[in-house]
Amino acid sequence: MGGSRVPVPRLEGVSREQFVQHLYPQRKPLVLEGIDLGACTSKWTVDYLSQVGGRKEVKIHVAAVPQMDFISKNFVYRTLPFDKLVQRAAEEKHKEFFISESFLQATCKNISSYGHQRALVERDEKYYLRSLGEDPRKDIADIRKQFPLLEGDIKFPDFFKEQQFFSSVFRISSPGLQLWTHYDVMDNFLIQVTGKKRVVLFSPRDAQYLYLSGTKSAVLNIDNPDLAKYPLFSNARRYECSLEAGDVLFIPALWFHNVISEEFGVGVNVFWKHLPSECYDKTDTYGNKDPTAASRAAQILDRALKTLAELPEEYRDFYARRMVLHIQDKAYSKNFE
Ligand SMILES: O=C(O)CCC(=O)C(=O)O
Ligand SMILES: [Fe+2]
Repeated sequence: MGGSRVPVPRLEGVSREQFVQHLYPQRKPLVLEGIDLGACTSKWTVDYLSQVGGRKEVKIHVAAVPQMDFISKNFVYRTLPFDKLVQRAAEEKHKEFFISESFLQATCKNISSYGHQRALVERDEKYYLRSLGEDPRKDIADIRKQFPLLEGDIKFPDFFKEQQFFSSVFRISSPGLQLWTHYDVMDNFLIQVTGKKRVVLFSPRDAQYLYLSGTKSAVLNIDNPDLAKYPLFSNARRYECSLEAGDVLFIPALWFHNVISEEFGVGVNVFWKHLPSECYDKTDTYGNKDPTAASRAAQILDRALKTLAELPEEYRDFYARRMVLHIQDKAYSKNFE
């Protein structure tokens, strides 16, 4: 089964009842077409957003190359007024740059990729906004609060209960920008308001092939992976879809996703709680902190590993293997598709 490719199913005109009763329980990604999203899909042009969205300062990721890399940190955080961010992300050629030529030269010494060489010759910069709450450390993003004048333009799919709502987040990006593969712990409707993007997803079951570092996969180049470094990646089954204005992608919690904006585009994603509220980490503002029971179990495992380290290698290996078998027997789901 390894390495196969699966198109994400697309369904048109799904009702709340159909989603809640039949589709949601399957916990698989799905593109919903023809959902009533309000006037945003036609109204949210660059001019309109920069006039009505206002001048509030937003924090953005800025990268000199399209593929953002959390390992080498080839991007920087900057702030811009919202209207300027929209204009900068949409413009074809930039007049102003955040990343200086000397910074580029310095990073190019370490990163000998084609993208970086090109960035030096044809100077470009990519912008990415993931909107935050009023006080990013405490508050959860809700575009209806941070951008009240835009609230009336957008309707969120009414496919979960109001008490389950967690956050709504602007996702605005330059054409070409690629966001690394990661998972979030909330259920998610990724609403493509304008522009086009490609989304590749991997099942939580394939976590073993993704070389995780926290919530992110170290395999950045999913289209041409370094298989000498990441040999297991070729076993991961790749689910893929292309989103256009008006499409809504259901990303179930824990499903990995990698996003490339094919055009300048505006997206909004809505996170909601699948589990009872008390299961989630109360300090989580981004929707990506593991449920508290998972974090506690991971801490206990670290303690178990320290205890195992008291044994000599031969014994440690034997008892570690027995513990793995015990975990597989007791905790793995028997529900394989
Ligand atoms: O569309 C994007 O820019 C990223 C989407 C994403 O990571 C999310 O909705 O959780
Ligand atoms: Fe995400």
